Amino acid sequence: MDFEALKKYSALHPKPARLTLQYGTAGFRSKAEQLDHVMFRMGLLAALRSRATGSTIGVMVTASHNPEEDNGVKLVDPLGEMLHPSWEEYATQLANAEEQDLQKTLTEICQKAAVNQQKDASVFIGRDTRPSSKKLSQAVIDGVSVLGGQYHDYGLVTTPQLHYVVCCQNTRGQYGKPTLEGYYQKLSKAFMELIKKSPGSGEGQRHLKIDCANGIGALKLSEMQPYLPKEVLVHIYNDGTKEKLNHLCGADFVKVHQKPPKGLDMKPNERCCSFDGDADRIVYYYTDTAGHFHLIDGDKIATLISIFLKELLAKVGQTLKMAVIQTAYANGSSTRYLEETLQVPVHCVKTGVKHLHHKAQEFDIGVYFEANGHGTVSTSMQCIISAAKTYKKCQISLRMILPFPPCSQTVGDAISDMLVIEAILSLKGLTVHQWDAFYTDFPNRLLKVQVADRQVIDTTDAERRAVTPPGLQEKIDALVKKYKFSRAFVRPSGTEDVVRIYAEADTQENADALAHEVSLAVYHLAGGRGAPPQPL
Ligand SMILES: CC(=O)N[C@H]1[C@@H](OP(=O)(O)O)O[C@H](CO)[C@@H](O)[C@@H]1O
Ligand SMILES: [Mg+2]
Repeated sequence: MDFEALKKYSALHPKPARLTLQYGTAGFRSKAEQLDHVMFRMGLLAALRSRATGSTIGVMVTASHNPEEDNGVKLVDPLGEMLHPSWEEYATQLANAEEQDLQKTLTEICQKAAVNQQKDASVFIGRDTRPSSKKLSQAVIDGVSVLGGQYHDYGLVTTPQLHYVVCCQNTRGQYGKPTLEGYYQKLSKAFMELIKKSPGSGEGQRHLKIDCANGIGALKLSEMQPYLPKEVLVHIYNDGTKEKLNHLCGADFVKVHQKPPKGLDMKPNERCCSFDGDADRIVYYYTDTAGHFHLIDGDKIATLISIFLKELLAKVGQTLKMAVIQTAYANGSSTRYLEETLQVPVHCVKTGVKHLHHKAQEFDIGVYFEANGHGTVSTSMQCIISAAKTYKKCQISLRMILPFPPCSQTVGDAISDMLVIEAILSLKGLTVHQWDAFYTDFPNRLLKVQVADRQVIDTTDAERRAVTPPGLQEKIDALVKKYKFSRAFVRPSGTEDVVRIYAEADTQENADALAHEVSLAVYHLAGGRGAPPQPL
């Protein structure tokens, strides 16, 4: 390691005094102006991780659905998965080391993680469309370069595209070509093979309106359009030419507010969807003839895919083990429908796609989605082999509906999920209304409360019960008892400085009231900041 060069370059990316940040649920997230040093240091860390694994590592500069002024960074491991948890800790240490301790911290990480300094390092870099992203990705490049690593800057890409190219590179092309063209070809081919068997829904052409959150999804989807068959016509809205990223639009806005995004004109019963700011989440929705808005979230997407896969498995006489993985935020009605009506086993894990992915890998087919629309289907090698064998019999290979076999099924991808959903709806001849009618969501409410230190809340049972502070869970239990068909839980967010509150009940009024009462309990028992939460 050239410590002189390190010192010189690090001085160009100084760490603001007293600032500490945490590698959270999805990497580092903060105001963009606080992140230059973090980016430089994540460039350093990616070079070390590359040497430790002997593989190319990805660095994505994005803050996803968060405001345009924010930014963030996440590292991508060799097979396109999220960074290994043991290295999340190194990431936090490195990001928070004071200038004079940087060299020592790097040396310690090299020792602990047995990094061979002589090895080559290779890093792929991508970024979203935020105004701050270009400069921040340059800081990543500085970090990689100062440790003698090679880099390839893919420039503007969606998060899943960066995962894709990293996986392609490390599997020596087995997974696909490590280019955007390779990505478009792979996805469109999988889609076309799948819909070949579609009876057609009578529409001739399938129209889909897509709100791209004024983000990278718009750019990449329009690049992909020439690769898509004429049967599917995507109409891009919120393409970023006029309005601000994620402002009153995008998958997170639609899910949280349960209303349509700005900038998308919806006609009754038209199928519409929203991507988030880095195009790894998707939710669908429509308005009915009476003008009511209907959200089709990650839970219903998981249900649609599960039905399709279950029928497919039955048709070809396969007994592969399939399960759906959810978090505590999954609507109780979806869990009940999956378990009782579809008879598919459901598992609940902690928030964050990495937890869902990990659990999904225990099954031949693991369908995993967060309620907010982040997810995909992971398939075991066994499943892929079986699919290849039964291909002739069912004429639809399981492989085709899973555009990311066998390795980078590690991350949700709005574009590939959209293609899978469109294909299934077409194959089953389902309208958006029929899909929505699978089950009715229990009324629910998601709130946030500011507290002095959100870490005072510790949870257990896949975050469904609070262990600390004392008395909080007892209070929540008592409040839940007041309402019918109710449930509530609280947990500290891993991406924002807030505590999240979730409640379900028999009516929207009761879900709102319960969420409010629980938020007051958090405010009083967990050190609430500012004014007490007001009723909705
Ligand atoms: C309730 C909710 O939607 N939480 C989101 C949010 O995490 P929090 O830890 O709740 O801030 O951001 C994560 C990263 O995008 C996503 O994985 C997760 O589902
Ligand atoms: Mg995202």
